[in-house]
Amino acid sequence: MALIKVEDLFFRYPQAKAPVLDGLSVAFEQGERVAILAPNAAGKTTLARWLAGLYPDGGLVAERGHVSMDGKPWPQWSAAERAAAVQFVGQVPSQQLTGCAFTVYEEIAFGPCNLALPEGEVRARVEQALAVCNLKHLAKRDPFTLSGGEQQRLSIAAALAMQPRVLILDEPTSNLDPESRDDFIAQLDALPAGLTVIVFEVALRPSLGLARRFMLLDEGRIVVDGTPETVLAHPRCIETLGMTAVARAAFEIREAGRWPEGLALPLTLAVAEQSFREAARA
Ligand SMILES: Nc1ncnc2c1ncn2[C@@H]1O[C@H](COP(=O)(O)OP(=O)(O)OP(=O)(O)O)[C@@H](O)[C@H]1O
Repeated sequence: MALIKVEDLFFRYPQAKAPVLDGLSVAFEQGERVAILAPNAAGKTTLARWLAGLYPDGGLVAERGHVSMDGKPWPQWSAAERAAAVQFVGQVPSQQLTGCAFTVYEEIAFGPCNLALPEGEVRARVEQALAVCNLKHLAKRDPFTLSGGEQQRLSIAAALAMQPRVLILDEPTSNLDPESRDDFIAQLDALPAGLTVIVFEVALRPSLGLARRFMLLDEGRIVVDGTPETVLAHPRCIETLGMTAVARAAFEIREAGRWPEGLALPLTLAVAEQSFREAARA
């Protein structure tokens, strides 16, 4: 049985003419690392919230279809059960802060304390989350004095301290400069092996180091589900997503009619070099 399953989900915001999700179906297994790519306003946050069980909510209901975890539709889960199973980290880190913690340490402890866990267990979870997210040196700082990137790491640490089975990250690298972004992604690689991570991004590059399965969300559906190369090969990718510099160069060479037929667009310099060598031999 799939861990999270979306079945024929058709959703439009009240008063909106067009649906954001137009009969979308997809399934995720335990331990998968998935990147869902789409341009701005394509519905990433909306789908992320459905996956995390934050929708349906009030008037925000699907016209058709549903999302289930362990075969049980989200409305059948209590808020506490859901919070222990799935954690969602949104793209504006300051909005994730509880507002009632004086320190980074307390901010991370907030969720586990709400689960009424024993003090020692809370402490162990906080220490582990501080270490994974490289926040030990900031443990005594006021969360509101952190930079955007540090707050993003804090939001993820707070989510991890809940020890969820699924972590959903909505554009987690949007506040990071390129160097911090690479460090941050390298840290995500150290997340617990069994944890399912679903990351939503606008560009392909930030998720290359994290995901093993890549999807393109377009016009309310998943139109590609596979490797980064299959995403690159999709015609909509060129229009909608940023590419790595190497892929962009190869794409332009291909547009000029000089890229060897049948050769995949390369994602990295190493693959590009190999492609050129093969092309020269042919
Ligand atoms: N609460 C809401 N009420 C009405 N429309 C909404 C609401 N939230 C989002 N939308 C609209 O739904 C569409 C998809 O928005 P969503 O935030 O899911 O896209 P996104 O891919 O995450 O965008 P971005 O990359 O810019 O954050 C947009 O047109 C947006 O204006």
